[in-house]
Amino acid sequence: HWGHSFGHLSDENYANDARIYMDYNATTPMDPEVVEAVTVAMREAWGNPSSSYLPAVKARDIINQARESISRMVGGKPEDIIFTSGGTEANNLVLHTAVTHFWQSRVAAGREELNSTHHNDTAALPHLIISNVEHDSIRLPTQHLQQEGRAEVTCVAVSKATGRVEAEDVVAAIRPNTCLVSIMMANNETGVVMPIKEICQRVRAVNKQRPQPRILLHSDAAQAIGKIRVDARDMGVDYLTVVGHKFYGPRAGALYVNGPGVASPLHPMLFGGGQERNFRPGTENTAMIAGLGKAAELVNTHLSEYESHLWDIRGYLEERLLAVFGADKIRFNSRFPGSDRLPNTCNVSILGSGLVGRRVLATCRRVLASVGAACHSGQVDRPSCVLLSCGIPEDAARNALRLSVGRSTSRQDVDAVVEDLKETVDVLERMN
Ligand SMILES: Cc1ncc(COP(=O)(O)O)c(C=O)c1O
Ligand SMILES: O=C(O)CC[SeH]
Repeated sequence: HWGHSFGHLSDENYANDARIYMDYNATTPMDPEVVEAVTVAMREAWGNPSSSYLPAVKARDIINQARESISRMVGGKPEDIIFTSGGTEANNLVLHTAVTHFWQSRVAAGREELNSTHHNDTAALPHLIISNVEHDSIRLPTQHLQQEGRAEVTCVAVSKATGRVEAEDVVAAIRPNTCLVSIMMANNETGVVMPIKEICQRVRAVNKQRPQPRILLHSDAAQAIGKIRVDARDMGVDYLTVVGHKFYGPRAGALYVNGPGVASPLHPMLFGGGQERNFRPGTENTAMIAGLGKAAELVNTHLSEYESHLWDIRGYLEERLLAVFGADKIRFNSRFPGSDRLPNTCNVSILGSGLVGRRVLATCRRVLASVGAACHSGQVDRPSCVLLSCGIPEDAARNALRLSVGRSTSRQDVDAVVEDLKETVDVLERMN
């Protein structure tokens, strides 16, 4: 299987390309058609898209086509798409926009002079609402803004019964100075899908009843795109984050903005040569944008096929885990009655002392997976905060494995992974 072979890496851990990749929520390989699109753009569309000669025209055409494919993938219009370097930049751009929007709303309301100095009046700070299970590219910038005294932040806790952020809890957190609600569309560790449409409906109703500032609505759709249907307009978000390397695209991203600078504010973090209508200047990364557009095109064409394959393979994985380990030995951490979840994510704990997730994965001969977010892989001594926030018992959270399947994962791969896990658990339990 092309998608998860690591045979080309020299490290002895990867020399044996019988390794089986089960960490598609961390990142995905580029689809061969995406690699081709990137290569062709590098070779034939190297011109500066702002120039007038042929290579530039070709570059502009590629960028415009990519913009159209991405807009179709997320249910928007081409002019709603702003290219970024990735999801982290897109998320930070939303937070920067919301803070700026807050201050501009206050000036517009005549409640503050433009050069006001009492920005540190806590009653007048922008208030941001996020969930307590957001990715670090939302969690840490909001934490930074709070520590710098530039914003107030409420982290709404997910329900321990549903694993979701509930709309009523978001609405209950709204204050007069709230200017942004940002809730991820699906969690990268549990795969639980959040009720974004309901949250947006409830917050929009609050917006209708109150003066400025309008509460802006954002969802980080990094983990949802390419796995389930994502329709920004139907959900009612003002902003939606797109992350290429989660849906077999390149390490590039985009921000969907419902009418940037018109229906929805968008304030640049960077200033420069005017690209992206001055919302995100810098000479366009044509090759990466070409790849992002091709990845979006593939989703537009094949999403239902992808989704049904992921459901089938993840279902088979959980069926085999149950058959091999038995109900008393494992705990499925992604299953919350009544909550939707991504079709590819299986967060599972193999119960028992000495079966800490990191130790199990380090002992496995073939499985390449994770115990949680890749950007938390350095946290060797404690269970995932996300799982604990979802009410997963600490002993189970400590033993959690995040298995996320992909488009090329086969039932044969699943059999091999479950066998590897069983052999590993037997070895570790004999050692105890
Ligand atoms: C939910 C989520 N949001 C944002 C990001 C950040 O995207 P990027 O790695 O492109 O900065 C990731 C993955 O890395 C993610 O899983
Ligand atoms: O691994 C993940 O969940 C995404 C990158 Se931090």
